[in-house]
Amino acid sequence: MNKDIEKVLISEEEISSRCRLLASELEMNYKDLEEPLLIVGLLKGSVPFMAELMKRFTIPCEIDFMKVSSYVGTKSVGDVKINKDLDHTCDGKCVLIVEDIIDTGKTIKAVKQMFYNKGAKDVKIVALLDKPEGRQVDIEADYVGFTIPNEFVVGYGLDYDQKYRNLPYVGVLSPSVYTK
Ligand SMILES: O=P(O)(O)OC[C@H]1O[C@H](OP(=O)(O)OP(=O)(O)O)[C@H](O)[C@@H]1O
Ligand code: HPA
Ligand SMILES: [Mg+2]
Repeated sequence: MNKDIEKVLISEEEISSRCRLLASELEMNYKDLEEPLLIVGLLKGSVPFMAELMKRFTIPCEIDFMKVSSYVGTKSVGDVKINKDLDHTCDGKCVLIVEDIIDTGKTIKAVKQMFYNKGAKDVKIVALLDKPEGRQVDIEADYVGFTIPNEFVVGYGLDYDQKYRNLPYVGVLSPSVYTK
């Protein structure tokens, strides 16, 4: 195990089997769509989760990515800034936002509203992790992989200062790493 990880919270195997279940639940709920579903991953954290989910979909879909930022170190700075916008229009489309974690909720709340402002017909959220004790604004995901305690986690896409995204599991970062 990586020396900066205090404990593994969710193993690679647990993530993989939960993703299969989530994908089949999503497929059921979207099976009657008349147009392709637009699946949008929020960069960078959602990449492994997005890849794991989308390979299980058999329904017609398109993918796109958006990059927004609101974090410096382990702290949410509140303002949500778009660093890379969608390549395609989402006007009149059903959108599924793929997110790695919902913590304060500020990022996803702002992004969901951005999609409605751009004319999306329906916007749903799937998050690998939900940290309800971190919540500062009123927003919930429509689909959640795992509910986790109020600890700073890394791995499976999630970073601390851009590191640890490559870990195949979700783990709790030793506080000694960020209190140095
Ligand atoms: O619910 P919140 O408190 O807003 O936090 C969740 C958001 O913060 C992280 O993004 P970050 O800005 O670190 O970008 P990243 O995906 O590139 O790491 C994470 O990936 C979520 O998008
Ligand atoms: O616990 C977290 N880990 C990594 N990135 C995050 N962004 C919000 N919460 C977290
Ligand atoms: Mg981050």
